[in-house]
Amino acid sequence: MTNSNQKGLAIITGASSGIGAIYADRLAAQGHPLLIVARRKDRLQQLATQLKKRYTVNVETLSLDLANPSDLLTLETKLKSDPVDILVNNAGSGGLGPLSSTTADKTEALVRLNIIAVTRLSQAALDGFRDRGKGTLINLGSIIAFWPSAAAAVYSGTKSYVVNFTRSIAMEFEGTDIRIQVVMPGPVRTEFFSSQGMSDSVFPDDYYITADELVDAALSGLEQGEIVTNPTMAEPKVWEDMENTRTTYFAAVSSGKVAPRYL
Ligand SMILES: NC(=O)C1=CN([C@@H]2O[C@H](COP(=O)(O)OP(=O)(O)OC[C@H]3O[C@@H](n4cnc5c(N)ncnc54)[C@H](OP(=O)(O)O)[C@@H]3O)[C@@H](O)[C@H]2O)C=CC1
Ligand SMILES: CC(=O)[C@H](N)C(=O)O
Repeated sequence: MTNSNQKGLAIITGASSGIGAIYADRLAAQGHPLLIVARRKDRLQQLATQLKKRYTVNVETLSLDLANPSDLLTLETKLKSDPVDILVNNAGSGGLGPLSSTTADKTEALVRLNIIAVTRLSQAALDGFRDRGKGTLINLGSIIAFWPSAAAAVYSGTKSYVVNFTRSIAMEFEGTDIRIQVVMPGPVRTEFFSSQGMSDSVFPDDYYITADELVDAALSGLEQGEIVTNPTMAEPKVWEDMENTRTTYFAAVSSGKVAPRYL
């Protein structure tokens, strides 16, 4: 397929597999030239070759460990110097298991990838978007952001951060042509579990959707102007109820008085 109507540059992190690779496919199909980023150079090059052939768009690769500050700076610098149209902050990892079974260094690396990289790259992208008056930022959250778990203390915490961070910057840029979205996947059939030495069977088979389904739904949510997209939530009222409960909570804790049960 040839794309004569070429669009602005899209950067996708974590594009060497799973959800990121599908984002790369869909954005290339829309005519965006790509910069795809991850650690595994061979995988990135393989995908770049396929996408160039399939969609006749330019696809560059950058092999970086985004948990590493100097690698992260390389991408931040690129975001500041190049006119980027779309950033998909997709690279992420789980580090699943009890906190007691991991090391502080591994935990820090997870926080660097899931929080620091997402924050610094979002900030760099938004600086450019602000200057150009437009752009799209997509951050990958997770349903586990709302589900504290003894087997995912750091992962769950980092994804809660991603949700609150993304929603807050969406408020900051409300009324502009800058689109900001956080995507909330449930279990998706990718290398997410196997890359941590875990089996996919942590969830029953029918809990999973494919990465194709996830990304197509997320892009549909983006086109519909959503800030938070819950691809597997059939009934939007569930989200409205959560939002209403959150508002009720905020009103209740803003009483200006200590609750009688603590006096
Ligand atoms: N699959 C699921 O069930 C769910 C996934 N998500 C989120 O979706 C996102 C994508 O995950 P998914 O596609 O499922 O999993 P994959 O394991 O298939 O993909 C993760 C991607 O992130 C990259 N990555 C991991 N660590 C680093 C690093 N230090 N530096 C740069 N890139 C890195 C990997 O590439 P490489 O190893 O080559 O560096 C890979 O491309 C993540 O943010 C995840 O938290 C959210 C909810 C559910
Ligand atoms: C619960 C999971 O591990 C899932 N990958 C998610 O991020 O929600």
